Amino acid sequence: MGHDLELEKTRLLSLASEFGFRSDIARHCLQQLVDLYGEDGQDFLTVEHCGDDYLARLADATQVEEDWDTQTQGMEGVADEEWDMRVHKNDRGEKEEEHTDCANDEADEEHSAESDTAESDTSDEDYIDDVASLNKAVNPRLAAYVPDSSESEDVMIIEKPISSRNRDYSVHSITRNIDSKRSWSSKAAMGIHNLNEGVVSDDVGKSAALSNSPTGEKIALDKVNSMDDFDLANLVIFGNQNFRPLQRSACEATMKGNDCFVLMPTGGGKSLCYQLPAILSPGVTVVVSPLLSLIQDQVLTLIKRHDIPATFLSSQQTSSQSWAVIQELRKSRPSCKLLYVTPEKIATSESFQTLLRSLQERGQLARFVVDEAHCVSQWGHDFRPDYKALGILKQLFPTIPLMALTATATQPVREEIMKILHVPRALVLEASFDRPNLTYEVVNKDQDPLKQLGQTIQDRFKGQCGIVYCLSKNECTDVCGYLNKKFHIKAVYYHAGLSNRERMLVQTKWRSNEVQVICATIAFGMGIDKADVRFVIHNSMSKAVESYYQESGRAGRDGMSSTCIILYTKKDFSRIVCMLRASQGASSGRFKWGMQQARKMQAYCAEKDNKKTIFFKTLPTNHYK
Ligand SMILES: Nc1ncnc2c1ncn2[C@@H]1O[C@H](COP(=O)(O)OP(=O)(O)OP(=O)(O)O)[C@@H](O)[C@H]1O
Ligand SMILES: [Mg+2]
Repeated sequence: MGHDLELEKTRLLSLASEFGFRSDIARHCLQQLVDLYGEDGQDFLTVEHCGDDYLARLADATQVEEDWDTQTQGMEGVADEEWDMRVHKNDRGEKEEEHTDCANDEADEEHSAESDTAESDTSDEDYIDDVASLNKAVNPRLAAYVPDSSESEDVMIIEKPISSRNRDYSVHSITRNIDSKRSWSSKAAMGIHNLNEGVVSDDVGKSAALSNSPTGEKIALDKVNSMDDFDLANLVIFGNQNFRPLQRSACEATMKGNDCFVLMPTGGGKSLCYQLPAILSPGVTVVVSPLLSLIQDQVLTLIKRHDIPATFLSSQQTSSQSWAVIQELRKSRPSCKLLYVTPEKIATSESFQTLLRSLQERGQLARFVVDEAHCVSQWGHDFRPDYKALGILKQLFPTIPLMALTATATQPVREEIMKILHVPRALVLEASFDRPNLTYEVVNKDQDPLKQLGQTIQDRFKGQCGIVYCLSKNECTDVCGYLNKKFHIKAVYYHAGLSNRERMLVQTKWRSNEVQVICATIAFGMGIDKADVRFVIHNSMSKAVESYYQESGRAGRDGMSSTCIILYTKKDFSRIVCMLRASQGASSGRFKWGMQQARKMQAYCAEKDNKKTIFFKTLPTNHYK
């Protein structure tokens, strides 16, 4: 049957309409294609042949006033050469003037998150303390272990590091040898202290009160004595009564020196799989993490909640801050158990690789961890070019065990991760991706979507903590301003245009429940761990199913039931096409690949029944095969 040009033109126009593009723009772009293909090219005028090209033209023709926030790539990249230089300068004893980040202060004013929250009673000065104390909390703990009297009271210092007492770090030996007369300032040590009191007194009937277990419940002494180091560390340091699926196997495997690839659901507890072994092994565990917000989250939690000496190196620190960390790492036995770095640091910093080599020569390099490992794959939804360079770790340090972890990796992405990281025979540990405590809904947007959003939060999630995801920076600020002004919902906004200091301020406000809602782009996503997020609402749909799994996975990390809603309209899909076009270009394979992922997401949203039960029950598990 001959080529039915009119039919094909109709199919292309309905593709444009299905994707939410305006009909006048659809007709105009179709005419462009017809002229371009001409008489002899008409056979190729089909959705199959030129659908993506047609969509790219529609995106180009759509006047977009949006400021896309596609990724936070390279946030650290360029500055690392500068970081190297600073380190060398310090090496040569040339003390650099301490950079102050007050230079950012003026720039921060215009973005100040405070301007978007309802009558914030916390002045900016208070938050400078927070930012300053993040670095103080991180560095003095390492740089000057025994606190000097001038140490400001607001930073808690462990009176004596657990490590300085017990070389082998076995938790049993820690509890047995702790001299119960010492008064400990840190909570976890108090936990051990109480535990130890019980153990030392040998009064079998007596149970140990765990100061850091949330409910303070008591643990029978014979149960404690039957525990091995893994269980004891999990209980005493992390306050967990037991391990979640696969956590213990992952801890044991890496302690035996195996390379491991851990696949667990969002909120599944992947961090414990490397944090617990880190405190049980001699030396430093180096953790590669893609985002500064994620590093901040984990380092603060380790130090403030678990009293574990952890720190980070990033080109966002002042030279004296990073210098303090380097000095500590150069000691014969560094006190730091976890060192967080961004992938750029590994890939671009010669002096950092030298530092790693020196740690290894002193037997102080315990393992490498690549968290959010899906960023390695360019066909993953959060590709980070510098992650591809992480293969250097096994090339330079083939005997040092490496652990890769992710919550989202299809089979091809998995294979690519193991290939790029050079761990082809890694032990693969995979748990179910299902999140039974999360309910997923898709609701069609009505004629006043912002009001619909505000009303939903007010009616269904009053006073509960949540995230509203937006596609672009200006959508973030618009939604945030609207919620504050029209619904008096305390909200802040977070996107890649904020300075690192502002991100910390906004994240701290939301984490401390000072504000109820954070309006964020995908710059706020991976691994952010706040236990009581009761709702994640997408004011605009995600660009891919895996992205949606990550973003919605911020909800319900305490296991309590929580709700994930997409407010959907076809128009938003055309915005996704424009965003893909803007970030990846029409000709590249990545645009076509991006369109495939977006189509899957659109198919999920457009499915007739609006009320979704469990997103991942409906999503075929082979999606991850
Ligand atoms: N064995 C456990 N018992 C109780 N709570 C746990 C346990 N392991 C981890 N958690 C808690 O679960 C929450 C999520 O842990 P974590 O951030 O490590 O998840 P994740 O798998 O890294 O998630 P994501 O994929 O989002 O990064 C944290 O608050 C953590 O304290
Ligand atoms: Mg994580």
